[in-house]
Amino acid sequence: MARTQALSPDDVRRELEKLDDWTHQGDSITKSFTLHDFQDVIAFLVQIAIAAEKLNHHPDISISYNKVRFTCCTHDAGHALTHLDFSLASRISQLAFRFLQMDK
Ligand SMILES: C[C@H](O)[C@H](O)[C@H]1CNC2=NC(N)=NC(=O)C2=N1
Repeated sequence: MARTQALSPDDVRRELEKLDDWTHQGDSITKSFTLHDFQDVIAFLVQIAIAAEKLNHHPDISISYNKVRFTCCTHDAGHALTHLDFSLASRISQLAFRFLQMDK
């Protein structure tokens, strides 16, 4: 299956089960993280930006001081969920885990 092909509801459910605490909301998946402060959010986002460029797939991001929310969907698929969104979400979770470990 092409990585930019919209996933079926069953595929979405299966992919979601592999992720840690991401929520399916409309045509996207979303998760927020709480970091120490705004500066840490920005440092974390630099890593996310590098990963997103490598994947050539980019999350929507909203920030409120020490909280950052990522929303992933594939614009090129008409705002649907594709394998690319789940790869990106998995990478974001991995980087967040590392970043939060470093912060301890
Ligand atoms: C031209 C470029 O490859 C595309 O526009 C990529 C870039 N990043 C993207 N990110 C997301 N989230 N959805 C896309 O459809 C998308 N398309």
